[in-house]
Amino acid sequence: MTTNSPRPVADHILNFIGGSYRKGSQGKTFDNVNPATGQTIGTVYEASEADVADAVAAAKAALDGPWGKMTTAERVKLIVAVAAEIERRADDFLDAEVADTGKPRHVASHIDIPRGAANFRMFADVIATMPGESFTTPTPDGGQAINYAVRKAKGVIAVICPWNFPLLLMTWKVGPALACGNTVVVKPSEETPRTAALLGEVMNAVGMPQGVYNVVHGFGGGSAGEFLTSNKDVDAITFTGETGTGQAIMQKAAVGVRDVSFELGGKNAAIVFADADLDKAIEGLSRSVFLNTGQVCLGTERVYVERPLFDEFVRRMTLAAQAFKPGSMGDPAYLGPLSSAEHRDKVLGYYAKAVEEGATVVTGGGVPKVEGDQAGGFYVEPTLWTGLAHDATVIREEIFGPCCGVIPFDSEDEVIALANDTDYGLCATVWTENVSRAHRVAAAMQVGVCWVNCWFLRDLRTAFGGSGHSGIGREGGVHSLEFYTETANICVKL
Ligand SMILES: NC(=O)c1ccc[n+]([C@@H]2O[C@H](COP(=O)([O-])OP(=O)(O)OC[C@H]3O[C@@H](n4cnc5c(N)ncnc54)[C@H](O)[C@@H]3O)[C@@H](O)[C@H]2O)c1
Ligand SMILES: O=C/C=C/C=C(\O)C(=O)O
Repeated sequence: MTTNSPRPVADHILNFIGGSYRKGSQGKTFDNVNPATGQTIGTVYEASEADVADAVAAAKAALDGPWGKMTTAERVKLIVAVAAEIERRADDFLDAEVADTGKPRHVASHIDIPRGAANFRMFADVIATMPGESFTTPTPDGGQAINYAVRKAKGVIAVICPWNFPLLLMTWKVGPALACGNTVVVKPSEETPRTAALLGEVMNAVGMPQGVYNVVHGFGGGSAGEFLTSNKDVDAITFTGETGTGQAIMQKAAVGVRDVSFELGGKNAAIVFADADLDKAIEGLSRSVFLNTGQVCLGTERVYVERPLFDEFVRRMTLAAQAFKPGSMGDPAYLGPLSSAEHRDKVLGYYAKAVEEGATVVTGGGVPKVEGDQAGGFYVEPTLWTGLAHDATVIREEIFGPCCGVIPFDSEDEVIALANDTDYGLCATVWTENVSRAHRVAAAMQVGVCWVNCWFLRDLRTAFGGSGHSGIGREGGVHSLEFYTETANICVKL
């Protein structure tokens, strides 16, 4: 049985600048809280504007040092060594991630930490194997010219990350950034600083040149996040987080006309047709709704079920929800806490709103009774609603918790319109055994990713990202090169 009991982790979480750890120059600190217990377990040193400027300067200097002179093969070797060192220190990253997030160890050990290494390996492979572009061009004088493309590093990349999959989402950006020859300044979420800080030890251990990877801790506006996006020596900004935050960051990026890559919020729909394999749909959707306590941007918070299957689906999904045990840390069915007291209160606000708007609370809807040292944790009950209109607040707004509304539908056209009736466009799932309908409906979804009879099945070579309020750009495989490099064309008269 996996135990989730927290193991000793660092008391002090420092900034990592130019290859060295340091406290903030203004001596400001903030608490690091374990959401599973509500206890303060560490002190984080907040980077001042001067510290952030030092980190950007170190990143800029590294471009002109050994890193900027390395061949692709030399960079690839270092990046693969980073992946291997993450794997060698997997337990340390696991302890740090679980301490920061309170998530079940089996979630972090199967998803978060392995992806931390996989993201570096993926982009080492891409940059080592990607073909170049060239054309032989006939010229007016009857001769020829050759045109070929050259991809160059963009420079210093600001990497700003959220708290739900801290290592996964940070390395999903740092991996391609470094593979393409850039340097980075990472601003992890104030709620989950540990694994970004720990990665600094890995960078030093593999001999990554100083200044290639930097970490500054702090908050958003008026703190390290804004200091970073406002620094004119940052050449591009990649961000994962709330849509509203993305809008604020985009305003900063406009100064200096800097490129952005955004992975933002979502309100992802699941469509379950009457001919769906119900076992598959329940297995997939119980993960999509409750994994990581619902704190997954790709998760499902609204499920449309074809009317003949509706009652049976609700019955089975209720059993799935009730199988999760909030706060039972040693239990394989352990449902972890929400990321903070603030986020817990936000989710409970939506639980109350659902009832106000006429929801039938089929299961959950409140705070579970949790014993022992977890009594102070930020737990909520896994929750299922029926009886809600399509325009209900909890059906339209991103909640980011372990809950979903289930709504019946009667026709394919009707459900496509319902699923697409949102400002977001991140992902969707379609459950049907009818192959033609699967392809037809998946193509009709106005999203960046559509899964059919599965969820969160990730091939890292594929284009990943959202449209509308869910983001700008695509990352994954060669798609990441568009953001992390500048392409130049060279034409030579032969
Ligand atoms: N599309 C995706 O792939 C994806 C993945 C994970 C999370 N998310 C989204 O992230 C959100 C949850 O994460 P969160 O609460 O940490 O998001 P958030 O937007 O509150 O914070 C994300 C990061 O941005 C920083 N930040 C906040 N304001 C800033 C500012 N003005 N300037 C610079 N930095 C600023 C924060 O300190 C944090 O590091 C959800 O909306 C979720 O949908 C999206
Ligand atoms: O919570 C959002 C999870 C995002 C996952 C990825 O960005 C990925 O799988 O690459």
